[in-house]
Amino acid sequence: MDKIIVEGGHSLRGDVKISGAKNAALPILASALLSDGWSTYHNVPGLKDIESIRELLAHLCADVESDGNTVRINASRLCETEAPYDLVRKMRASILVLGPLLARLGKARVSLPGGCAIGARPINLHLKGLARLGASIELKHGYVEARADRLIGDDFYFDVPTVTGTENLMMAAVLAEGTTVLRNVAREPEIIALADVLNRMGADVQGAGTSVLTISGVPELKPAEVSIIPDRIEAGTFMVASALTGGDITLTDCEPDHLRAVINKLRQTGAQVETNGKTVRVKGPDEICSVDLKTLPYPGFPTDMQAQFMVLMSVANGMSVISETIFENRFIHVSELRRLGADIRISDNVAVVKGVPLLSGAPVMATDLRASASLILAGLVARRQTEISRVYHLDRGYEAIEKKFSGLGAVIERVR
Ligand SMILES: CC(=O)N[C@H]1[C@@H](OP(=O)(O)OP(=O)(O)OC[C@H]2O[C@@H](n3ccc(=O)[nH]c3=O)[C@H](O)[C@@H]2O)O[C@H](CO)[C@@H](O)[C@@H]1O
Ligand SMILES: C=C(OP(=O)(O)O)C(=O)O
Repeated sequence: MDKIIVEGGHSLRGDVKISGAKNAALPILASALLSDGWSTYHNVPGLKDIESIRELLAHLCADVESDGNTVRINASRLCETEAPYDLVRKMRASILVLGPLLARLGKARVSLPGGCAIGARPINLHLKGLARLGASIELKHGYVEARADRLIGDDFYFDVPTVTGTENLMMAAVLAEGTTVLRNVAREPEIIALADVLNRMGADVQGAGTSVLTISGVPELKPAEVSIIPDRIEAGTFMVASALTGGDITLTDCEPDHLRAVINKLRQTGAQVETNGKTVRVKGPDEICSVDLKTLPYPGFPTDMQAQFMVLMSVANGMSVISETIFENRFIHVSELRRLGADIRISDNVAVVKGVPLLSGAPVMATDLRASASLILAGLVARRQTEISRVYHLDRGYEAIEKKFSGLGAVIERVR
């Protein structure tokens, strides 16, 4: 199994190009199931999760081709309705084939999804929403079995805003009969990106980016050619790296508008952040100030940036209170950060981080995707060597991460 070894203590400088967003690409690739004909997707990141969704779509009899960061999918021959455990367990977003399969073929049997072990991560709202559109839903032997001769538009309220839940319902509703109104939906940029793609395919989705979506069903959709939006979490990770190492990094091909909460927090730590069109420049402060933060649904501070920010607070001047409000078990990285000398106490969903002057390298284990990224960040400022094992988590969501970091002057290598 691969390991990543980081030699800390180098200030990072230079430009880094941000890849396409994993969490936008996954639902958009799944949306190819909604039409016949070749859809083309540009700026698709080269990630394990993308391989997983391609494999799953191919299993469902879609034709899938790729060339670098371009993926082409044709679902004209779509016939298989089962998404089996082996293909679904690796990735949360596999559940996103449920809505399109139901809409297109009237039935689906999808294994309950895997993904980062950061909480129970139920899909009850996906299922309730589909049932509201007229689907019959049963849970049998670890599979969701759903059927609907024709989905019928209705009004559905999400008890909590769920990103993949909103995406699944949106993709089911575009081909439903009549109008669907989805309330208290997620407002993440990835939702807007999916709605844009669906509208280009001929759907009628209004309100993306607000908490109410109105979807007027259409009889059929056509294929589309689109480019995936930049990954705001990858961008945020490099921004923290610059602040942490007293560096000067310019991110290119990113979307500063999607990063407002992260930029705001970074500025409070003393980092200088300048935005200009599709670039963001972050200069690290001489001394990092502690700040408190609370994760919230977009436009609040993203839970997917909590672990990375915790590393920054670990070497800040003072005490920081970090509240995780989205997932009940998203502090698994804390025990690994403690190995490096971080002073962090946890009580329920709150971590109290007391900044220490220095971290020191140690062997650590990656436990989930963003936790893995946080260990690389910690390794960048730790004295001597940090050896991170189980980096396959990282490969699910960061394209060529060690190459990007070494391009910025980090001493980092992958060993097999
Ligand atoms: C592939 C993808 O896009 N993953 C992202 C997506 O995950 P994902 O879509 O799984 O996360 P959700 O937005 O669904 O989760 C938000 C909250 O809603 C709860 N919930 C969700 C669904 C449901 O049916 N019932 C329910 O109670 C969850 O347990 C959680 O507490 O959004 C998360 C929150 O921004 C991010 O961390 C993930 O990176
Ligand atoms: C939690 C994440 O991914 P997933 O939802 O696929 O587990 C993530 O991207 O940080």
